[in-house]
Amino acid sequence: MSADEWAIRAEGVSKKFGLTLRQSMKYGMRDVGRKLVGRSSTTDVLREGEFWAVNDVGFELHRGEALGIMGVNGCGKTTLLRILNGVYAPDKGRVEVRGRVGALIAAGAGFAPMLTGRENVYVNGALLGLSTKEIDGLMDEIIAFSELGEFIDLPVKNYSSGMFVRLGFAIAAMSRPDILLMDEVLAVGDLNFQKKCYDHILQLKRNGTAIILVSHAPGAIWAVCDRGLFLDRGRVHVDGPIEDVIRAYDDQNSKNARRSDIQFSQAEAHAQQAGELQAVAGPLGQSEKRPGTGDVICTDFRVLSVNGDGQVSELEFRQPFIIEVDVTVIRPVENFILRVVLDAVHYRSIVTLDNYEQGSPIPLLQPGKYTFKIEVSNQNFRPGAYAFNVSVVSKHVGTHLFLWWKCAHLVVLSPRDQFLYSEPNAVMHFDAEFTHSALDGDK
Ligand SMILES: Nc1ncnc2c1ncn2[C@@H]1O[C@H](COP(=O)(O)OP(=O)(O)OP(=O)(O)O)[C@@H](O)[C@H]1O
Repeated sequence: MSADEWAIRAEGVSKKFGLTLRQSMKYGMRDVGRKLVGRSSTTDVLREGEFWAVNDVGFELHRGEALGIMGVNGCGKTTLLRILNGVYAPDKGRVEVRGRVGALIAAGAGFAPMLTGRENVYVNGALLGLSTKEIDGLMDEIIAFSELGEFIDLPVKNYSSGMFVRLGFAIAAMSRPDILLMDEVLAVGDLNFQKKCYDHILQLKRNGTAIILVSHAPGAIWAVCDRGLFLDRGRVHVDGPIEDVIRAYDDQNSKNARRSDIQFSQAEAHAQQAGELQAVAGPLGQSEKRPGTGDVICTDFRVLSVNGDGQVSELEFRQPFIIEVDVTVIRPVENFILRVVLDAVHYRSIVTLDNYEQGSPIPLLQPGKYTFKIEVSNQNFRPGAYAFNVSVVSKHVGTHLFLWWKCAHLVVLSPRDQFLYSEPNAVMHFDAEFTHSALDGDK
């Protein structure tokens, strides 16, 4: 198979489910009956109480490409992966694959609980199409990657969810599949293991494996995938560069959050009436406030010069600056963290500044109005355009309490012609000493 050939192709793929188990079973038995007497199938139309979980999805993925699939809960991501993996037959459309498909869709799925990890490697390997000899050859590598040690000879019914993922990923990835399908499951593993897995996924991609990754984590999707699909109620709404897909996902999430968070809207309306909320737009994207839990809002964000000249939107190379953020706390927040993140033109999150990381924890912040001041003395950005995002998080809450996307923009000016010939995509400047010496015999 050459690099420009497709590895997996889906065309008009659709899958429907019944809203209730009873109805699904009734329709299922009726379909079998129709088939037995040679009558046409009714799989391509919706009957009462059915809905399309995946609706007319099509794409083509080549070797060495990675496709990210994003969408809010229940939009059909896992169902689509299961169709691609052959677990479900589509009701409409078709899927074609070239080569071996490795899949990690649900932690623990596909393992026989009474068998040991080692025995399950043989069973899973055989399902992947590997011979016993091939599995023998891979066994040490799989055990080493999974870091299960002597637990490999324990029945898997005693495994934790993290151990399932370790073994599942090790089998799927070490078998060097032509196509690797991955659902959110990696998030179960600890951070070191996740990092190791992502390194390995990128290695597989470089070696020509086509990857499909489903995740709610923009960072993971962005790190691995070049393009993606954004699904909404089973349909493809965005098919394009991964940045567009992440943005569509972010937008949908914030719309949903806005719908469900009346308290935030009230707090925001109050702040707007009081003239406290400002919006800034510029070349690095539109400013947008994303509601979180409604406990906190950031009402203003300023970038200031250190010599009292007020707000700045341009800085000289190396010029220090001050950030001020006005924050209104509506309900008490434990372990309050104010986080400012800087993006550059082609990059997200190149620098993060948060009070917890900088050694200034805030165990409890009571309702009230606050101004946070952050003095940055050693900025070393290369000339270019940058954008700020500000968020409030709490150590014990798994989502942001408030997020203000692109709350300010900044241009770092170029000093003379020093940067004229340099790499335009680079962001940071390090001070470094360059020396050179002639090799023996050379002048
Ligand atoms: N076996 C099934 N029988 C009936 N309905 C199902 C079945 N599997 C999934 N569904 C429904 O199909 C829709 C899509 O589910 P799916 O698991 O594919 O979503 P998802 O995008 O992977 O969600 P999440 O982000 O929560 O994992 C949901 O409404 C779900 O309830």
